[in-house]
Amino acid sequence: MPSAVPIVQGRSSSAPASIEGDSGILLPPNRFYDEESQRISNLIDEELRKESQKQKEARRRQVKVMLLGQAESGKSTLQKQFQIYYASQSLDRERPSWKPIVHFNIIKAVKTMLEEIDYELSHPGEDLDIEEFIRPTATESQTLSLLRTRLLPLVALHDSLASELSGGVSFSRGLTGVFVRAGWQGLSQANPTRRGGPGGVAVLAAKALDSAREDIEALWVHGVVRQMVKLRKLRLEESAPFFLDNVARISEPDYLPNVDDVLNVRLQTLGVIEHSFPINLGGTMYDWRLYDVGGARGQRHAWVPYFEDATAIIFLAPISAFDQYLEEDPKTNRIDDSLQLFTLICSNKLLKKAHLVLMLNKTDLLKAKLRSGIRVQKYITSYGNRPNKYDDVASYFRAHFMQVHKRKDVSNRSLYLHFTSMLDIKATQSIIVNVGEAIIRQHIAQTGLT
Ligand SMILES: Nc1nc2c(ncn2[C@@H]2O[C@H](COP(=O)(O)OP(=O)(O)OP(=O)(O)O)[C@@H](O)[C@H]2O)c(=O)[nH]1
Ligand SMILES: [Mg+2]
Repeated sequence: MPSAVPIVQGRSSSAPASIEGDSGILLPPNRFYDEESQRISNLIDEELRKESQKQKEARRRQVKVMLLGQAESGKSTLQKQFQIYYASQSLDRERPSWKPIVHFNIIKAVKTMLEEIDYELSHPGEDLDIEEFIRPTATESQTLSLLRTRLLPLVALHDSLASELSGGVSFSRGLTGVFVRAGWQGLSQANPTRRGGPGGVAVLAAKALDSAREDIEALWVHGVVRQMVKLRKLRLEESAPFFLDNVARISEPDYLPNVDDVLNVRLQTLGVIEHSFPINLGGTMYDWRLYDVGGARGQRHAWVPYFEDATAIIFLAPISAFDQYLEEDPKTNRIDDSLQLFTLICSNKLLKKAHLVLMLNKTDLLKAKLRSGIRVQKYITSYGNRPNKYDDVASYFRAHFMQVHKRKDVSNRSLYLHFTSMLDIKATQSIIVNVGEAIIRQHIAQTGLT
């Protein structure tokens, strides 16, 4: 049977000029093919143009927001609040991943308590103030030493659990707990033996915690510990009391962290972690991208590559930290560090177009500290004789941050300032909605989007 399509297998002088196909075979010139390939080529060009237009449009709908501030200022907690509001299902899915991290928070608190009790009792009389002298009775000492012996197996898991949860990365300066990089929840769910799976240190820790529950409770209410808490001689993480008060619930074998547990967890961020949620404003979807960064000094260089693209900066400054010093530099007062850092952010030229939001955070802790009689003037001498009351202290810190902005802002932008208490879901959610809308509206104005 002759072929329907004439294929010329060889070239002769009388044969018309031919074109070479991809396969190496030669095809005769054909007007139909030329027109068809032109049509296809035009179609492809059109598709590419549409695709590039679509990508450009998608990029214009991207709102990039950086969460900046020193370590422990509450950046990741704010990110979780955004997640609760805009993507609560994803937080729900992640709850099992948080379980070993909550357990780690308790183990770390128990370890700190035992170490600090040891130190306090082995350095009697170091405090000249006789009021602050802690002298346990014989029975108290006996109970303490029994509790220490019984809690040792749990505390012995501290380092291996920290290493397992941090993905085997060893600690560096300024990082002394568990820390995570981008995508850790996904990793732990994809590989159950890494976190919480059979055989992992996390499982051993859960079992050890279940057995140690009553001893932890006894330690936490012990007279010596109570006295140390009262005299502020116990340097626990800020969220440790919350977890220690809830140890019975958290050490149950079928425990699953609730939203408050997830918000209270202390987990240091390493590098820059991107989180993305769709946000609907006036019927248009925006691709809201949050960049949560590690705030310790050694981490700050990683922020800069993200500056040029940033639509907005949300800067968090914990104003309860007036009596604290940086973990990575114990000579620097934490309010002073926040002010220095805010100065750098306000004056950074790469950020000159970014919308600026300042959150003076941890107001709940500030109130609690002032109520317990801690005096601001003792740590910040310039506070002088002003009243040691929340309203006065909060206004004083606000004035300092506003002054930095007024003097150093590179583009005379408006500064949007909020007092926040990031563990308070209801209060924070309304701030989130306001801040989110203001940032998107400014983005619309800048990009000419409608
Ligand atoms: N009481 C109280 N605790 C808060 C508040 N905001 C955050 N925290 C707690 O402070 C601790 C540190 O918060 P994070 O959000 O992890 O701090 P971060 O800024 O992300 O820290 P890095 O990742 O190290 O830079 C966590 O235990 C939070 O639960 C607040 O407003 N009040
Ligand atoms: Mg963080």
